[in-house]
Amino acid sequence: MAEPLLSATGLIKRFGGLVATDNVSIDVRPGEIHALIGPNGAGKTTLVSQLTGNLRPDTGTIHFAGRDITHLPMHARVRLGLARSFQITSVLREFTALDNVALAVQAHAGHSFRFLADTRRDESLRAPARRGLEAVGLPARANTPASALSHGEQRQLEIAMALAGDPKLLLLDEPMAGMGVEESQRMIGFLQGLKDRRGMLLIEHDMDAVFQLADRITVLVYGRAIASGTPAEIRANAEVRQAYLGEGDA
Ligand SMILES: Nc1ncnc2c1ncn2[C@@H]1O[C@H](COP(=O)(O)OP(=O)(O)OP(=O)(O)O)[C@@H](O)[C@H]1O
Repeated sequence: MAEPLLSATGLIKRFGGLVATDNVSIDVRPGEIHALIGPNGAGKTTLVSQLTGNLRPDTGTIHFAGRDITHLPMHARVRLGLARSFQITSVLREFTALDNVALAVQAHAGHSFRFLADTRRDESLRAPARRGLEAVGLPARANTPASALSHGEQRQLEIAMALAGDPKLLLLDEPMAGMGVEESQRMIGFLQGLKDRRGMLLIEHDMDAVFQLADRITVLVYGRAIASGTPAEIRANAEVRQAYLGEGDA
């Protein structure tokens, strides 16, 4: 089995008296989708924020691509190949889909200033941007302003922007939120297409999507990882069914 790309061990994060992350260990292997599920307030966002460097754990260690990144700032983690969709980049609504991804490519290439003029003529920015749009199924919308994209297409665009730096690991925070059934199915197809090449940690409330996509699932309840395993193992886990999935949902 492949060595984990990301490996967090014994993470604890307290907010006053609340233990939001209660001794959680989790890992993501290359080429796998590991889903993190749990009810509202279970601590999913708090955990992911520690992985990205938005929050410092009180205790515990995080290794990524063979390095201890526990004390590295967010931008250094991004540079190592740890990307979070929806938060490291922001869509400029009046610019086209291609311009947005080209700007993200430019930012990842380490330019301290971002010039739209460059992204419009520099083929070294536009070629990877086109590939990003293709990877998420948006090539036909390259010249459409971001503001004219449907909700689902905007989320696809955000993922294309997160892919701009060719990350080894992508943290996806509810990519299916607000999508209809058809859009969700399309997104599931794109994510399946991306996973051969990189690891993904997926936070998602849509259980159909989670059970279709995930290779492994970890269930958080009150900050604790109560179970971790394959979708079949999670479905069959009595504690999970009782604490979270409920009869009929799993
Ligand atoms: N900065 C903070 N200060 C104090 N408490 C916080 C802070 N951030 C989160 N919490 C608390 O930590 C707990 C976990 O919150 P978190 O947002 O991580 O859960 P979640 O599983 O992501 O929830 P949701 O599914 O609703 O997004 C909650 O009780 C929340 O109120």
